[in-house]
Amino acid sequence: MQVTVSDLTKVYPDGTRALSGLSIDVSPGEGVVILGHNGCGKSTLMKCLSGLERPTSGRLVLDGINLASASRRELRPLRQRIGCVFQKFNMVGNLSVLQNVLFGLMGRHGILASHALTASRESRLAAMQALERGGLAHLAARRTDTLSGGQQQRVAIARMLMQDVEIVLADEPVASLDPKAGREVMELLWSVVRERGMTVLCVLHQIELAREFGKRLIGLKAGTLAFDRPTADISDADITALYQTDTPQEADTDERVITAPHRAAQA
Ligand SMILES: Nc1ncnc2c1ncn2[C@@H]1O[C@H](COP(=O)(O)OP(=O)(O)OP(=O)(O)O)[C@@H](O)[C@H]1O
Repeated sequence: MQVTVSDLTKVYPDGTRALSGLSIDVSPGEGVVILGHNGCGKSTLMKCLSGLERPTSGRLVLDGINLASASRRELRPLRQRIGCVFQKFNMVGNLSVLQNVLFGLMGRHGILASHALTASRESRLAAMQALERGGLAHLAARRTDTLSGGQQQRVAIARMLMQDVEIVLADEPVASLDPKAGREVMELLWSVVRERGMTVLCVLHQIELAREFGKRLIGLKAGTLAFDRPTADISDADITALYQTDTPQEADTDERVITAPHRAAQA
């Protein structure tokens, strides 16, 4: 799915300017990683793309439909083609892993098709296959809140596979995971989106993972574009500059940014 963001500005009702004249193009099947200090507008961009926030001005075009001016009737089918993976896994903790994966069918097929008691045999089989893809089939019957964070995020990816989406918006998908679990989740996420030719925009605070998985890096700074280039063309100095801000409560104290050049810049 083609994504075109043109001159996007988002000002929240309290006057906070989160994005200012941002323009980005992402081609179908491309995987980009978005970086930037706390509060630079990454989540706001993701929320605008997923339709959770309306832009104040500018255009946000997904597959030819401008989200900023689309009617509800146009937005509904478009949203079904968008998958989201968040830092918080958004699981129903007291239900089984299989049930949570089946919930991925809800948007397109409704409540009956997505409930474990009434879902078709094909749907249950597809859910098991999605779990198998994440190495979790053996945990299908477990209560979801008994899983580790890494396992829950892999369930979220399996649920997204059931949604059969064309674009994935991942907002800090590994932020709450340890380095090993985080890498495993990124490997799973990136391999499933590659296999299916999905477009992916992924916000990360882990520079090493960003460099490893993103072929192209987009750096945001105070709601504007700091850089947008192939990963190989982004230097450590570019990264250090990205996280230098005039407001020490933001990036300069951000423990989540894990990068050697950044630590060196802080020293
Ligand atoms: N609902 C809201 N109302 C008012 N201001 C908001 C709202 N949501 C976000 N903001 C502000 O908009 C700016 C951008 O926030 P956003 O969450 O997009 O940043 P971010 O880059 O995702 O940060 P982080 O890395 O900490 O998640 C911040 O100043 C934030 O306080």
